[in-house]
Formats: sequence, C-alpha cells, structure tokens
Amino acid sequence: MSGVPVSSSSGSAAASSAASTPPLRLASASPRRRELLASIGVEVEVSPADIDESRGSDETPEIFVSRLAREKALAGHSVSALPTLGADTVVVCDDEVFGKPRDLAHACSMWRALSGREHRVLSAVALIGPRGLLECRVATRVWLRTLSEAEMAAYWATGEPADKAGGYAVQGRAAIFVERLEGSYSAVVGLPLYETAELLQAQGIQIL
Ligand SMILES: Cc1cn([C@H]2C[C@H](O)[C@@H](COP(=O)(O)OP(=O)(O)OP(=O)(O)O)O2)c(=O)[nH]c1=O
Repeated sequence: MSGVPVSSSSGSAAASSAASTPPLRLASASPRRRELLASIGVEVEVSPADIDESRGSDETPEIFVSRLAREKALAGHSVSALPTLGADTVVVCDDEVFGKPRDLAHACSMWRALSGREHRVLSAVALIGPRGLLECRVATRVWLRTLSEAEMAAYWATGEPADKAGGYAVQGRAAIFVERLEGSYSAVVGLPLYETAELLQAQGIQIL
C-alpha cells in the first residue's frame, strides 16, 4: 500500500465552514464514499461531478485514477467555496483497467480475468481546500477465488456488480469470493479512510 500525499500550489482554493454547514463537499455520486466519510464522523454536502471517465492511450492506471479523482474535485469545487473531495477507484489486472461492467458479458470477461488470482485495486483521492490541492493514491492487493460460470450468472442477477469497479463489491455478496486482501479495505470500497483523514487534517478539517 502506498499513500503519498502530493501537494500542488494551485492556491485558488479558499474555504471556510460555518458550524451549521458541512465541512466538506463530496464530488461523488457514490453512496459508499458518503457512508465511509460518515463512519469517521465527517458530514458532507453531496454534489456528483459529471466528467469524462475515459482513459488516455498513454496513461498508466496510476496516472489515470489520480487524474479522475482530481478532475472530479475540480469540477465540484468550481461551484462551491467548501473544501471539495473527489475520488476514483479502479481494478487493475495485468495492466488492464476494469471500471464498471456494461452488461453481463462484460462482467463475465472481467471475472474470468480476475478469477483464482491476485489483482490490484487503485483508489485515488483529491482534496481542494485552503491549502490548495492535496492528493493521495492507495494500491491494495486482492485475491479472488475461482468463480464458476453458474456463480457469475447468479452474482450478476443480484444487481450488486453493476455500479462497482471490476464488477464486485467486497463489502457485499462478493465477500464470499475474496480470499484475502492486503492493504486498505476502505480503499477497495471506494475511499481510503486513513489517508483521506490525513488529507482532511492537512486542510485544517478537524475529525475528532
Ligand atoms: C472493487 C470495489 C469497488 N466498489 C465501488 C467504489 C466506487 O463507488 C465504484 C467505482 O466507481 P467510481 O467511478 O470510482 O465511483 P462512482 O461512479 O461510484 O462515484 P463517483 O464517480 O461519482 O465518485 O466501485 C465497491 O463499492 N466495492 C468494491 O469492492
């Protein structure tokens, strides 16, 4: 796992939070990210950022996931003075990047690739606040057991895979497929809480 904060001096961000307003804008439609932040006591104003999530031909998975997190934060921040957090999560297997499955066939092709072996989940966070843009990225190793074709069809039918990177949710029914995980569980669910807390505190947002 790595979670190296990177600061840049955009200097364009100014923020303050009155006691009655949330301390943070979450530029994300992901209910998981909101719930994860709530679990550490961070209240958010949700404002999904609509950005193009396609990958450039020369982008490594790491550069790609960090760029998306940054673009989401920048899109959300442009309409708010609140500190704004964007995040992105992708599944990476043999340098192939898996986002959300389009349909059953797409999901099955991902699961066949991931089945019975190790892959990585990359989660990037970008936080714009009084101290400019702060970023981190976390890589977590995940081992999925071999899935049968019948299990794939049954899992798809639950509806759970459709909005998850790699087509699985470690926090849901796919827990029965995850043999082990090395790194950050919360990062796999969509937001690395330890590293995010460090970014929030670096922006002067008190958590405890
Ligand atoms: C691997 C994995 C991913 N996921 C989720 C986390 C993310 O919500 C989603 C990856 O898609 P993202 O594009 O990172 O996020 P999103 O579309 O849900 O929300 P937004 O872009 O508005 O911020 O997959 C799980 O919930 N559990 C898992 O085990």
